[in-house]
Amino acid sequence: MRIEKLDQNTKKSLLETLLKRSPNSYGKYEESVREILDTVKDKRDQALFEYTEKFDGAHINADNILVTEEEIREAYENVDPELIDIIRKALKNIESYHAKQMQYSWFDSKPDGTILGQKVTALERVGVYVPGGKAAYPSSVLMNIMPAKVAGVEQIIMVTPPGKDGKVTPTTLVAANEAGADRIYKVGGAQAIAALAYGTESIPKVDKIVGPGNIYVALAKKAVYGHVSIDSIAGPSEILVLADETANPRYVAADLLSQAEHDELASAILVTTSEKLAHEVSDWTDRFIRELSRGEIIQKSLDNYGHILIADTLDDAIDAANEIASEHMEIVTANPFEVMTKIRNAGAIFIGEYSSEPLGDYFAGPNHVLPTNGTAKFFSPLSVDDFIKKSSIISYSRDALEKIHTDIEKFAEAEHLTAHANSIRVRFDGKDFDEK
Ligand SMILES: NC(=O)c1ccc[n+]([C@@H]2O[C@H](COP(=O)([O-])OP(=O)(O)OC[C@H]3O[C@@H](n4cnc5c(N)ncnc54)[C@H](O)[C@@H]3O)[C@@H](O)[C@H]2O)c1
Ligand SMILES: N[C@H](CO)Cc1c[nH]c[nH+]1
Ligand SMILES: [Zn+2]
Repeated sequence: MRIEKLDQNTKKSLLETLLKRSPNSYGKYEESVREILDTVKDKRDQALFEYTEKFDGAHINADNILVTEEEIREAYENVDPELIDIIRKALKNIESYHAKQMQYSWFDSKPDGTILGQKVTALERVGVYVPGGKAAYPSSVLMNIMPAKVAGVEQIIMVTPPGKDGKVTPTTLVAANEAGADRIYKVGGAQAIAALAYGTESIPKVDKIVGPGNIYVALAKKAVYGHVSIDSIAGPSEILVLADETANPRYVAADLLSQAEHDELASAILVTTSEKLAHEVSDWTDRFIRELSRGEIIQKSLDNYGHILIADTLDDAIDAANEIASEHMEIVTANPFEVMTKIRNAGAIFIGEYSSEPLGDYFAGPNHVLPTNGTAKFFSPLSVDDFIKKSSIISYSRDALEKIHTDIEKFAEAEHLTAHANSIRVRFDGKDFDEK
């Protein structure tokens, strides 16, 4: 990995390089995504069948697009029972973490008869996109479905591309069934997003679409936003390790590679105050790459987006980390909790040398769908909040309204909205009974 001194120039050029990985920098795909969306809107199911044949090489029709109970039973027979147990244990942790995020309706009443409040309602029907192109991610199935389940969403519709044999990976099906998907459709890419956004003969229109995917999926989600809601646009994975001389270089190197493994566009950055650690981590990454099965992808990702920056002070390192606003941040310093209080921007913060990133990807409970590409400056992890909405509650008694009715009338007249003023005034002008 390249080792550089952290200064204004290296920071600026790193930020520019990282931005190139954003789905916003892939405008050239927008035209083909637009065409797919329009075709599905127009030709509905027929378009889904044709695109699935073209992009996934699978024959899908009205009779087999929906995963059957028989297929789910078959999937259970093909997954290692130990893995099913692990999925269940992970689900328990994910469920109990997300249960703490629940928001409840509240009502505030005063003696004069005023009641104000906020009614929390779960979304009725949501669509969950599960990637299935290059690799299957059953852990992402759990992370996307469980918060919707905890929120109380009535119907969870999952879509995922089939393999050439027209089937969905058994582990994905088991994870979906364990997490509580109501229906699973075998369709992926931009065409699946279009189906969820507009509805087809087979697939019902949803209120919100969540879930990661490749560039076609990301751009399609962006294009249908407004027609339906979406979660954030999750780009390629990122890790930033903030470490001082107390960190174990072998652990740090292993953690950096864990995210570089996802994608050639993934980024892995170490910011450290220790020159010695910088060189040791670099040596360990070289050793690990030779032993790991996805070494080629890791090497490409590190060549493009792997950086080790040496900072003069811990405060400089923290400033850089806040500017980069990484999806995942590990803090491995002498006082990691103190450092954590100075971190403003990160999707998930892993504290101490035993909190390695994959702990969060699979098991601890917090969601692994996190803001990427610097969007941790304003976005949060996927959560129960994504699956609820709120309605304001207003109830005034006659006495309560009488005390303030002239204020409202005056305010409305100042906006020249006399019908507004009138709708308050008629209740107090004494004409209720004589002018029917
Ligand atoms: N952030 C997260 O939590 C997280 C989790 C899992 C996966 N991911 C990311 O999701 C992505 C998954 O990508 P993937 O490709 O493996 O699966 P995918 O399911 O997102 O995409 C496959 C679909 O892409 C479409 N497609 C392929 N080539 C096309 C073309 N030329 N024109 C139009 N459409 C085309 C096809 O319809 C195919 O079904 C990866 O980048 C991975 O890193 C992120
Ligand atoms: N680290 C990924 C999000 O950036 C999520 C994931 C799924 N499986 C393993 N990792
Ligand atoms: Zn991961």
